[in-house]
Amino acid sequence: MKHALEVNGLHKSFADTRSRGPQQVLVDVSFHIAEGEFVSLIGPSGSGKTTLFHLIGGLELPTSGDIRIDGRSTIGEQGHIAYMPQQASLMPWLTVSANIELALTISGLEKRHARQLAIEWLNRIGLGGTANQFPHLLSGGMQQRVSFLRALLSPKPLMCLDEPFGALDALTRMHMQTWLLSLWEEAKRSVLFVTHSIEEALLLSDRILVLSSAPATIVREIEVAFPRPRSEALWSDPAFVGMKQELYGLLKPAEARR
Ligand SMILES: Nc1ncnc2c1ncn2[C@@H]1O[C@H](COP(=O)(O)OP(=O)(O)OP(=O)(O)O)[C@@H](O)[C@H]1O
Repeated sequence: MKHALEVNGLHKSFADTRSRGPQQVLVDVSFHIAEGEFVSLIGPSGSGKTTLFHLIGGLELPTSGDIRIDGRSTIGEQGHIAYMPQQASLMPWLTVSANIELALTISGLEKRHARQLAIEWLNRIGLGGTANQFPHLLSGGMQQRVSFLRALLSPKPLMCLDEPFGALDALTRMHMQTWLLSLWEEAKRSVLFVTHSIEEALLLSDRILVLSSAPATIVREIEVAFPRPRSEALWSDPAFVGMKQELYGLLKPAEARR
């Protein structure tokens, strides 16, 4: 079966300027994302999550191993993923709609179709009134919605979301999680989602991959079998609380476990 993403035996080292040997960041990382699957990656700070995204996005080359997107090896190639960073990174000199349109036309969509699609979806998510505004007039949460829409509409086989809600306050973050969930459940794109939040990973994902501290490898893969559609009501479900504790135990620093 063709997967949206396959990562096989990935190793990544960086030259360490302080010591003489290389610094190993990722060691033998292997996993896959099936078409339409939502997979979260969770791990301690500095374990190599962003490095993994840079490898998948073709910004860095692995030391060894293979990365296949949509069945084809894409090592060092850019342009195969829709990427959403932690900060919305909308272009300030373009209107909200033009920000989305640009991403779509770069992906090969005809200009008029890109405009129609951007307006249609901005209306669907209640931001139709902002189409001709510049991004700085929007709140942080609204900017992240536009950024997510830009990634969602890009015709790429895989969406990579790098802690997209990390910079938002707790309440906005909760609203964004349920908003993203409802939109994703409708569109069913293949997603790799990086987060530091255990609750967020459990609420959103079909599977969670747990990275160890550096040099990082995948130490656990957890199926999250809660039925969809999901809502924040899940947070008090005893099974949810049990999984949360299990994940917390896995991610606790070694010294805190003693
Ligand atoms: N270009 C680079 N050159 C040298 N070392 C690097 C480079 N990029 C990342 N590293 C190192 O790789 C390790 C992993 O960094 P990375 O940013 O991938 O971790 P992370 O899990 O995303 O961290 P966080 O959760 O804090 O965002 C760190 O020790 C970092 O210093």
